[in-house]
Amino acid sequence: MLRPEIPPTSPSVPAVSPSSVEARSQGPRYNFGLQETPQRCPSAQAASSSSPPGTSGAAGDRSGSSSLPRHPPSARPAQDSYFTNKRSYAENTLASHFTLGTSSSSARDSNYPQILKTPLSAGNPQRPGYKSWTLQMEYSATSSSAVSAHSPSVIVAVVEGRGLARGEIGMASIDLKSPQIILSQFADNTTYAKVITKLKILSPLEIIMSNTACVVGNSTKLFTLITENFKNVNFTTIQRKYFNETKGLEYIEQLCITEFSTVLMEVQSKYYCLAAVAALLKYVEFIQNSVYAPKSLKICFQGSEQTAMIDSSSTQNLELIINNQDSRSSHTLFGVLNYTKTPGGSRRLRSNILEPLIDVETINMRLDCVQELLQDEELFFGLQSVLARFLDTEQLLSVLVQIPKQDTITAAESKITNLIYLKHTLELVDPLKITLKNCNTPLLRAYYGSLEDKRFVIILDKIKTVINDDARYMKGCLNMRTQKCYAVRSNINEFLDIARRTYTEIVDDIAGMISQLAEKYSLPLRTSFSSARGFFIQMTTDCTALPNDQLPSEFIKISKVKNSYSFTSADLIKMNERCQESLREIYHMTYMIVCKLLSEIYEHIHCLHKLSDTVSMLDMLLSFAHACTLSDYVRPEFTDTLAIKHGWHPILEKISVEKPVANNTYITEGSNFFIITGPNMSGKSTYLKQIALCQIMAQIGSYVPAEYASFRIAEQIFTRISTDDDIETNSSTFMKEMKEIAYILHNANDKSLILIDELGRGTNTEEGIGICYAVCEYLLSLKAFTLFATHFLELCHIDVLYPNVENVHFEVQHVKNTSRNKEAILYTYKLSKGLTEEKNYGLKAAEVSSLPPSIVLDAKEITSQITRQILQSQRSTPEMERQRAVYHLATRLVQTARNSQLDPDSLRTYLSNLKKKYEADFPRAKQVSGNTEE
Ligand SMILES: Nc1ncnc2c1ncn2[C@@H]1O[C@H](COP(=O)(O)OP(=O)(O)OP(=O)(O)O)[C@@H](O)[C@H]1O
Repeated sequence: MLRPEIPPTSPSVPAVSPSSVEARSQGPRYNFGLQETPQRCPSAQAASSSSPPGTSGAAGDRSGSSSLPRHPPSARPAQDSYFTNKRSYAENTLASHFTLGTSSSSARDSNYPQILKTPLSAGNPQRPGYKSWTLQMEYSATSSSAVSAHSPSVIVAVVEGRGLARGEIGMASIDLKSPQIILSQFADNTTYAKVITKLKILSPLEIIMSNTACVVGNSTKLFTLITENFKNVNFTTIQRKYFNETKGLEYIEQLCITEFSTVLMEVQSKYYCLAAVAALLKYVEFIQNSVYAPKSLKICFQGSEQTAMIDSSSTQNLELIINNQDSRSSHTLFGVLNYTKTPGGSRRLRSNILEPLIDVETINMRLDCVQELLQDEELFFGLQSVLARFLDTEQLLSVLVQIPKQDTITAAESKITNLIYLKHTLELVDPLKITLKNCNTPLLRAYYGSLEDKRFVIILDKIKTVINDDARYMKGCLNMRTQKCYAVRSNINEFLDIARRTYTEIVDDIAGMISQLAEKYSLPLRTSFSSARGFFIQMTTDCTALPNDQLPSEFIKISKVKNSYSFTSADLIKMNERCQESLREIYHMTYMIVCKLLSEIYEHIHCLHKLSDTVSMLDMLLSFAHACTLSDYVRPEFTDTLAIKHGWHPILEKISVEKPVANNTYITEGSNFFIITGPNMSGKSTYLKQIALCQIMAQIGSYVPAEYASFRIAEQIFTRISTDDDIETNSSTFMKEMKEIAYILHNANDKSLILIDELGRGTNTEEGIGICYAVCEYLLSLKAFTLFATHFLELCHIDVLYPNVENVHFEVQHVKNTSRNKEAILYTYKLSKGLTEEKNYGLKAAEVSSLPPSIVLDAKEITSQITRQILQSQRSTPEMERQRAVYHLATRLVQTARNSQLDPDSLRTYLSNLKKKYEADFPRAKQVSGNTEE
């Protein structure tokens, strides 16, 4: 174990007790909270400041000589948000007219904390199907490329109020790759739609709930819903006592960096999110086996009011992030817009798409930036080349602000790597500044200003006093190993210099030995290296070239892929061991120097939060500009109208060889309900999705695929669009449909954009029409913009009663197929006014499909028989018609009166207008409508 002799620095970091850490190694546990009782709560830990500054609560740490170097009390973390869907730091600052502080860079860290999970043979005794896990944390030297920017790394704690407070939800989440905690607290309805949506957006690795939520046979509805919706996510229950709001507040006071400390005011009376953060941090400390340094976390409260809400099924329907057919396909909105160069940029884009902005001022600031990037080629390419060199700053900062509870060689190696990444990142601040120097738009100027923070120079200068100028991030594990070995300048520690000379000699010896072997056996041997095997020998040759078709017996551990042999020898294994030994010494001594250096720069390090914010935001804006250069997108405007001239579907454009047919849209408050009809395959669903995608693009600050576009800000976007790959049974498809529509009806408001496609297709026609009619009437009472695509043409007549309804349809043409002497349908994908006049288009579509002609013929005959029967049965007496008309008008009257709260006079006028309209459209009702005035 490494024991650097740096004097311990400040303490007061809440920590899990040593006993709890030891307990981890004693074997599996079923339930974190139930089996392991942390002995020292945050407050107790804070109070026991008798331990020397910088130590955590671990026994080893308090025992003098064995203590690790700790971050000083002023230790600050770094990084920007993983799910900062809303405004960036600079955007916020601009909006509130504050002067900007700092910002810049990023670095992809390969040594990030990994949670290794081993499923236990037994499940949680409390809940069937519930998995428990033993958790171990280790710093592994995974290659950065192996770590996807979007691989789940978020842990969320969820807690619900009890008794009268049921439905009040507190949430706290942390991304293990980013030192940021997001808190939220809100009231949810009985479907818990908001919690589910928020969790889907976070895409968690693990969800923590209280053990009281899953008492055998009496689990809460929230618990049941979450476990049903997140079957692939790990669940952990911990004792309710850890959901302690007082501890939560103490954690925030201790860990939140000063620049974000206003969050305390926001959350001090939000007990549930405070309770959630207490449980979350206790748990993270436990699994990570490390504590966060004081004042090291960015903690934000995220109210749901700042962003538009897109529920999870709409996210799926619209293929915002994942393609429904192929989860690896980039045929999604994210794929269309993602030309980002950094992991942070790509994460920011993802979170923005899932939660677009609703603040027009901020959106316009972003659009100004995109416009400038499009107009200034030098700026565009300059920025692109600088950003491409940044690594994952968020991840880097996340590791920098964690204090390992145990010293291991991997922890030491990780710290050295991170210091090299930090230097690499800081060295990019200047080139970024130079690129942004002549920018004009306020947001870009603000980002430029944030890079002028003196702290970047201070940190870099300090690093350079210890670290070699040419130590930098390089690809390849051997390259990085060399960088780490020689990171510290010579003459700082003479023992280190000696150890490095020894290491160099061993490496030279290895190379010399392998060339001797090559000579001895006349084989084309070469020296190779991998982090798992260390140095080994490789050879590419045909086996016939080997003496006796075999490798000499001296070579062992042989593996062969095609003509490439990999092997080693007993001597080489010994030399590798010597090499490792001297490396351990080097890392040990380097680590001590690095820790001392880090303790000197920690007080400045939180300036990197703004740097990563700047980099990720610039990257996303640049990505928007890049997408524009590949297609003719236009800058959107924001008004009270949804008006799109010649708009097209952005994903379809990416997929198809030819550009999709463009269409116009004009939706206003006076005409806010569109019924869209047209034959199968005519383009209805595509059009609906296109509207939603354009709306989302506009609200995140991107240009949109159209010749002109104006949008009304949507606070929520709802879709009910059936997905073709639904493998559920017909009845469950119907239930899914009903659930989705119920969700829309519960949550829609006047500022929603609602897209409904083929509602009621999962049941019979009469019921389908009935359901559609009722849903339309409800939605018509809102000022939401609704697009309703249907095959029920009966529904189109609703425009007679509601002036705000517009009927539009997709045109098709009928062309004679001379070769087969048949009529074929030509899809124009053009939207026109009115309802479709096409009849039996299902049969026509079937005719052009691969259905056997005999089947189609049968289908046609049966259809005409059924139609005849229906017509016969529908023939009714005049009395029946009179009753129907009276009933219909009376219902309408009551509803209108209820909706508009008309006085009796206006009611009479309304009725007489309605009568005229009704008579004109339904002449047969004329003879009876007089009676309704009674
Ligand atoms: N504007 C367009 N330009 C070019 N191709 C289009 C356009 N709109 C739709 N398409 C093509 O037509 C196909 C069918 O479109 P879509 O699924 O939207 O039809 P639909 O009317 O909803 O059909 P159904 O009623 O059977 O569900 C799409 O897969 C797409 O390839």
